[in-house]
Amino acid sequence: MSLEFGSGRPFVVASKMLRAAISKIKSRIGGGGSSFINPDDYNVVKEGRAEILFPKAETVFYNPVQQFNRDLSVCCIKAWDNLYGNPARNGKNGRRNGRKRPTCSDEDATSSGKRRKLKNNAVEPSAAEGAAAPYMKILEALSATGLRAIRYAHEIPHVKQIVANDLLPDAVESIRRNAEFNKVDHIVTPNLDDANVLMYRAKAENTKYHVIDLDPYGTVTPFVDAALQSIEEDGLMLVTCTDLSVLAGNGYPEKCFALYGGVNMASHESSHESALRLVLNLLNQSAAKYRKSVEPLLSLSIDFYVRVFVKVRTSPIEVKNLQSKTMITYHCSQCGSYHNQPLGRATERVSSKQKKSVKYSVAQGPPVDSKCKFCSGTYHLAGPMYGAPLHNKEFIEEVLRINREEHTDDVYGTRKRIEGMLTLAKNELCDSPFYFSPNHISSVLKLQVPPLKRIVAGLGSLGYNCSLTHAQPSSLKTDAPWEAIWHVMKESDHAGKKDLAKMNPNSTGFRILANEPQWLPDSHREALAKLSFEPNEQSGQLEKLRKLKIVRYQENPTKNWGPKARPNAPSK
Ligand SMILES: C[S@@+](CC[C@H](N)C(=O)[O-])C[C@H]1O[C@@H](n2cnc3c(N)ncnc32)[C@H](O)[C@@H]1O
Ligand SMILES: [Zn+2]
Repeated sequence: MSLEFGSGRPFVVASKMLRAAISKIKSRIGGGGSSFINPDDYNVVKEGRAEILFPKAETVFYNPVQQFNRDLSVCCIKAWDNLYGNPARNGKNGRRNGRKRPTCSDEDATSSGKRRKLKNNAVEPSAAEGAAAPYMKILEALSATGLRAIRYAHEIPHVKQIVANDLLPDAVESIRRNAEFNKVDHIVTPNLDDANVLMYRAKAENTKYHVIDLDPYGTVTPFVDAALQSIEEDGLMLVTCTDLSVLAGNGYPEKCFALYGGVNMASHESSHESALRLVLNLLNQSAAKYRKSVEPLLSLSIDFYVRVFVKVRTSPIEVKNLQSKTMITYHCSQCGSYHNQPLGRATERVSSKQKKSVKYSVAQGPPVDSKCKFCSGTYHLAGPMYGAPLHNKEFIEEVLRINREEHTDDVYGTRKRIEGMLTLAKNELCDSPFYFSPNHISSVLKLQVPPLKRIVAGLGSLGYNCSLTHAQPSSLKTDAPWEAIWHVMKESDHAGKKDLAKMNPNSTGFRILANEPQWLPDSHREALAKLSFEPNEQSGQLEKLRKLKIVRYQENPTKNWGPKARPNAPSK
């Protein structure tokens, strides 16, 4: 039972303090189901503001490498709370009174329909904000030790209850013990259940969650339907998938299709971005049948897994747009060029009375011939997958602000990496799925590898935009067509014109260069005449980002770093 003293901030603080004190006394006297805990009987791990007791024989899952995931999740839930979460601040159901939400492409995400940003970029508190009462109900559906739930209880404001659930009795005992040891058992409720049973029950009882965190072994697929049905309007879902051999590997196209409803870009450099798009496709397709839409706030490919942060809301109109936001991709198995094909068209029309409407129609295609026009290679088909922006810039900015202004290195060990990875994500071209690496293209065309900034300057001089990607180092996203990419890469070679006579006529590179008059007829060459490799705005932006000395990888990876296997059953 929770104690309510009122809604003003002093009362909330008093309520929290009193509940913590009662919990402390209960754990000292061993009453109310509590037991005496002797920390010497356990290994103690400190992460964030939590201290977790592990049985000396490891029977419950803990992976220290996932600290990045947990640090980032704390930032993201706080950002969601500030921007969309608190119903008292944002109107009924947390909605922003029907105002248009900014998208990834919004240059100044602070300009429309939101609370003002302050000088230091913090979101302006509303009148009600200072007095915000704990309201947030979080479900950690697959909790293991309870570490994540306990960190959320310590580190996230406005949390009223966190249900930390696991299927294993040992895990639930660990959650109970650790919640008590950390004095957050007034917030963290341990629960023993199959996650799906728990979530469908929440739906049936109408006790939905504002935030649902799904962090399974392998794929999230079995938990998606129940989570979508037991989340509050505008709720935040945090989703991990660690089965990258399926989502991004070469071996299991049929398994990828069965689990995610789409095929990945096997053997292609962009396979980690296609993994993200497949997970977003799964979420959106599953949501659509309940007239719900899933908006990606932040979608990251990290080490050996993907993690997406999405906002879920009932929106029949957005569901109508899903067809045109879904695509298949043709990618050449030889040269790697790719071409995206949306599955539908949504065309905005304005009537003579200035009334806007959208016409939905079938897509036209295919965008390619049966053989690649550059190298005559065979196309492989990937998708269907999500084709719209992967991130919401407003959200990333708020996460970065929290990471910079509210968190410190001693508590958040992966703070610099969060800054690095999210800065890259924020600056990604949002309407240009996938990327290429000049390294790869150079190996195809047998060129010296040019500096990244030279290629960006070249494409920029032709009027195209470029960005880095968080998903792979030294790779570029661009809105340039492949004709321009091949041409700029070829011309970038300091060694000058390639001597075709010296190339293997069976090689992919030879075919691309020999076929040039076909794929780049004279009539199109005029547009490329202004090519220059002098620094320009595009290359300047890239250099500025690279100078930030971005930390993208896990610092100090440990021995046997990577996804961790399930723990063994305890020896009896
Ligand atoms: C990868 S671990 C979770 C790690 C945890 N979220 C963290 O941050 O440390 C996955 C957990 O899911 C639990 N699990 C697997 N299937 C489940 C199910 N159907 N219902 C509930 N828990 C389940 C396992 O027992 C395991 O403890
Ligand atoms: Zn090709």
